[in-house]
Amino acid sequence: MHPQIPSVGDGMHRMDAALVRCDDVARTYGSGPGAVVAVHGLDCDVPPGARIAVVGPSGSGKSTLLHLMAGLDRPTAGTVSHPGLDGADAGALARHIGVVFQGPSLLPPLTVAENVALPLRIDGVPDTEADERAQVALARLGLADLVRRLPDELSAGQAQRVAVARVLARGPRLVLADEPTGQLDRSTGRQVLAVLLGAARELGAAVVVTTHDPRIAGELDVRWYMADGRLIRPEAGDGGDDRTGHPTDQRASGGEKT
Ligand SMILES: Nc1ncnc2c1ncn2[C@@H]1O[C@H](COP(=O)(O)OP(=O)(O)OP(=O)(O)O)[C@@H](O)[C@H]1O
Repeated sequence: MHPQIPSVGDGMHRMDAALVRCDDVARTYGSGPGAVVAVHGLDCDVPPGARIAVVGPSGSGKSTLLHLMAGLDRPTAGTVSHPGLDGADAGALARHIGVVFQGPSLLPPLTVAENVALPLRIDGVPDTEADERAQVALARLGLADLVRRLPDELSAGQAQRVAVARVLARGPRLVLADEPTGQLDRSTGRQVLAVLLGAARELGAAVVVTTHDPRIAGELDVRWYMADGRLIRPEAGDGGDDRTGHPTDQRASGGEKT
């Protein structure tokens, strides 16, 4: 563990409390006859260190759930809380929760190193420390040789690894990744996921990944299935395979392996 990247154990949070807790959460887009209920009746916990895949067909509500967990969106009913993180304000959530999107969204005029250091500088980290932390994160993702490249000079897989490094450099306790391999071929996608999971483990960060791909889901410890905006928890003994499981009224917890 590099001393310059904050790790689990920093701060005053309760070490065993859920990083995210959803209680009877719903999110409806719009109103009236055209309203879309994207998620509903959703109860779940993400404990520290959990590695969870959220699997489901297109439109089942995976991204909506992830955005709600990240605090990027608010539920229209129910509560999303972060009992295991310091404070509940937007600044605390941004510090502790890193979000990886499907596309890397790197800033074209900045080098790889500058892209990774930028959020740290915005956080108020002194320039030298921000640069060092960026270098460490990039090395952890196997990108040490590419630090001076511009985003246009990277392959899709390399660019997505830079996006992962940018998130991990801030030392999040929870990484929420929304189809992080969705724009990559299968082999590159698996490589990106492997480095993401390895680096998150080194940091002690929990990971939640949405995916359509059962093979990607198979790389995580726990699988949650979504259908029509509902979270479906496989029954105990499902063995963590790729079946869709059966609805139950139990709270989904990333602490229980499926
Ligand atoms: N901003 C929005 N306005 C209206 N409806 C929306 C909005 N965002 C999502 N939806 C709808 O909410 C439902 C859930 O969408 P969501 O993006 O969460 O699903 P998803 O499982 O992540 O899908 P995909 O795998 O295709 O990304 C879908 O019916 C979608 O059309």
